Amino acid sequence: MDDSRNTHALSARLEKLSEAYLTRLTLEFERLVEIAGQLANEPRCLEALQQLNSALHSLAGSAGTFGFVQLGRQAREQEQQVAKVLEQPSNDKQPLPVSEWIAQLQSALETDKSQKAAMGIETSRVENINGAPCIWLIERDAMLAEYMVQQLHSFGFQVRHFSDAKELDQDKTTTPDVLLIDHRATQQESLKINPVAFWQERLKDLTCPILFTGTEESFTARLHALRSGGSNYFVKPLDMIKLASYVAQLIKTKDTVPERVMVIENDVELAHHLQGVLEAANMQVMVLDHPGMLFEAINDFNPELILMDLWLQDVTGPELAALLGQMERWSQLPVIYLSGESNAELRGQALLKGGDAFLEKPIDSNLLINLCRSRVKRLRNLEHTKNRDGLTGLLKHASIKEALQDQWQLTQRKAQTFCVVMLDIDHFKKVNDTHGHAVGDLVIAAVGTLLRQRFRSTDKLGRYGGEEFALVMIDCTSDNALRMVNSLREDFAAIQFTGGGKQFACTLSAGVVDNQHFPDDTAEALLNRADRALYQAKNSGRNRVCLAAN
Ligand SMILES: Nc1nc2c(ncn2[C@@H]2O[C@H](COP(=O)(O)OP(=O)(O)OP(=O)(O)O)[C@@H](O)[C@H]2O)c(=O)[nH]1
Repeated sequence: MDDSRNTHALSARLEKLSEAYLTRLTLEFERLVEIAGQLANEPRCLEALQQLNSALHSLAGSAGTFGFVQLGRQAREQEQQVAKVLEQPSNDKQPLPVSEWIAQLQSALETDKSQKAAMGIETSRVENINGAPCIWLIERDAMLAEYMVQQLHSFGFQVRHFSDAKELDQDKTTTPDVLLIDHRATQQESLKINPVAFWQERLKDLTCPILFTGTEESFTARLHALRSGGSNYFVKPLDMIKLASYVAQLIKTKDTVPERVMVIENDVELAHHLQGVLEAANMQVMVLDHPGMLFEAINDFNPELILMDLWLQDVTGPELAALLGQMERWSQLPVIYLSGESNAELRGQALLKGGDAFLEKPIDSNLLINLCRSRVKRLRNLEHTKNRDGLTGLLKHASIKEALQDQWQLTQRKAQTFCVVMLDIDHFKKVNDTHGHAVGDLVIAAVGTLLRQRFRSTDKLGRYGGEEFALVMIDCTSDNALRMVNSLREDFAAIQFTGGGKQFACTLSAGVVDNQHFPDDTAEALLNRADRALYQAKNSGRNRVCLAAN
């Protein structure tokens, strides 16, 4: 299906969803009027008060998520008042002004409706994204589920919906990347009697992270979710931006990029044995046969650890380590000597010149694997705090520029197509001015989540400045870059933000350039071209992507 047909199909679905929710609200209001009638005759009737509590509870949980924020808040306040009355002894119970409350709810609904009408929601394509992380959602409320599916889809997740926990039992063959469960997702008696035991039994064989959602914000609700096997609990009405960001983080942590290890070893057979052991543990290994080629090799391979013989041809291991230490870019690279040297003095001198540890020959395979993993993990953590922007998790300004320079240098030696993208949120000043800086920060963070979720782990993604982003898309033609950035643009426009009780959507503009069309350009010149294409996108109306022209 082409883009415009997809967009229309989704617009129609969302419209239907919104209409269906309004119909449901009409029924819920009718129910409230009925309960109000009962309470007018019998103000202390426990059953009617419980029904009122449950009706308001359901409204408070769903309305906010569908964008009826004022209605959700009003219902939550009233629910809390009913809960207080329910706790009082029967004779102390004061009559509740339920008819007045219904009028307040109706007025909140009208305010929400007028804000929604003024907003003009933009929608995105919904299609199946091959290889995208898969979330299983167990949610009883069909309308809420459809809304959640659409919002999670905007962030690049595939979502499979189950309307009841029972359906989960029917599919034991596949596992999702994350399981998202409404803690009350079934009518089964066993859930009502002991929810923790119910979920423990259902979920015991699942290895993926499990998140629960629920309407109660209480210690007990959180503890139940934890004991049921959940690693977190999200309260309804759901903040879909926070939820998507959390899920993206969970998935990225799980999806480990292979460690890159370089081996420099005099004994060729030993070098290839080590390569075999590490590759079997899913690491990427490069054996360097000629130590004189070290600088070219590390620039190409970008290792995260070097395993080095103490004695090599024409040069020693500590000399190589000392040379690496002189170069700013590689001075933090961990170096482990492989040696049968038992002389403590010699070992000490080697460590003083450079290098971090010794691994005794003969080398124990398990120790080797664990040592490589732990050193690379430490390096990655260090790099992460040093190079990443705290709000978005993307590379900071200097690091994305360095990544672009590295990529450009690599393509001087090895033909590779890459694209540079400059991206900027439209009219962002207005977002800050209308909703405040903190909400503006959430919008920036959402772009970060979307980018990390949507692009490959080999792509370089950076926050270039305030609300401006720079991307380096590796092994990517301009056609593919345009397709991906356009799809990102549409998905971003479909995200619903909430600020000061109002919902709103944002758009972004982007400029794209590919290195193949400008072979004489430096990295800086490519970046400038992408920036000019971005300005073209802004000048021709925003919410679009422009390709740099020759
Ligand atoms: N909330 C928040 N705002 C920021 C941050 N960094 C920059 N800004 C704001 O981003 C706004 C950028 O505004 P402009 O450069 O005028 O652009 P714009 O309003 O997005 O308009 P166009 O780009 O022309 O569509 C300024 O108001 C900055 O104060 C940040 O980290 N957080």
